[in-house]
Amino acid sequence: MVHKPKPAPLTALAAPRNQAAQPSVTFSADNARVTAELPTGEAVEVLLHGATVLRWRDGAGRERLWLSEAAAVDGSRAVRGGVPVVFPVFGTAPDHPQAGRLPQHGFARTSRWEFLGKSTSESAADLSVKLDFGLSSAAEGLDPTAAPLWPFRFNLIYSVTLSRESLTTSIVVTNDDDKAFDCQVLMHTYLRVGDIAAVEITGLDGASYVDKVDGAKTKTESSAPLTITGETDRVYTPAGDGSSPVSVVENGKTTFSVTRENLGNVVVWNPWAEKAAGMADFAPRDGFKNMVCIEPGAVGGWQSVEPGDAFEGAQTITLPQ
Ligand SMILES: O=P(O)(O)OC[C@H]1O[C@@H](O)[C@H](O)[C@@H](O)[C@@H]1O
Repeated sequence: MVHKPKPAPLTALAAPRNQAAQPSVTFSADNARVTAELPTGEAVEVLLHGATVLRWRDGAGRERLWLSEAAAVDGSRAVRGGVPVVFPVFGTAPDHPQAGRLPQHGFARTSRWEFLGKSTSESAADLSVKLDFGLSSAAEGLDPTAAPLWPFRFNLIYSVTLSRESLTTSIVVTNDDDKAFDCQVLMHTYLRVGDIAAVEITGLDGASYVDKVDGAKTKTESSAPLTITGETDRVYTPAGDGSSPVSVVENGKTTFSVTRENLGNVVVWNPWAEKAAGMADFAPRDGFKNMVCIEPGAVGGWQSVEPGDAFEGAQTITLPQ
């Protein structure tokens, strides 16, 4: 007969009173999603398909990202909303010798990434949790249709860090091949807003941009904050190193401040009514009034990554307190 060990008394299992509560990390029953939550209520949920951040909840319980009610979260296509990862091409590049056959926005957002682990900050005063995800050319989860169109050995590490007042996403692209490759990287962040009519975007004044809804003409942003009053699709090259934020201001109050590391471009996108109506996975139809994409990326040209080298970039979205 097997003797079960006597259960330890509950008092012995309880955390010492002075030990601060720690972030929790849990998986959905089907292992398709991982959620990290701080003891103060902030939470982030990441779908392994695309390593797509689906939800980001602040300490007051508000969702801060826009996620389409019709988004596919079953791995059948890229997610409409949250933070899809764009790699190795932004849009399409039919004339590029290496990336020319890739589908729009590449294959990172349509591949199943692996969860590599979590780490938490030591400091109880500044508690944060980081989730790491990986995708490589050898991964089982690589999108089987897109991957052969970009035949390089590579390794991606994508990290999502949640703190009380910010969300950081960062990527490291390593070239494991014996030849150089060109790539583009972008974090396609759908920020949730209350009413697009009340939104101004600051931090782009004087920046040069390519206007994708006006024949890809190169223009210069004025000094006034940007407002969104129709379909908007612009690739900005803001001056500076990314430490001065691009901010979303709603009804005169800053609601998001986005800073960047080594991501020289910022795409501002809102499909507006007609384009949204043409997207089967965009719901509700007037959802364009509640979102604006502020997408930090390295997409103005190509990042040439030599064998053994890596490209790194990051965005931090801060919620002003
Ligand atoms: O529909 P997709 O592939 O997710 O792309 C959405 C938009 O993504 C933006 O980043 C592009 O600048 C737009 O041109 C594009 O329409």
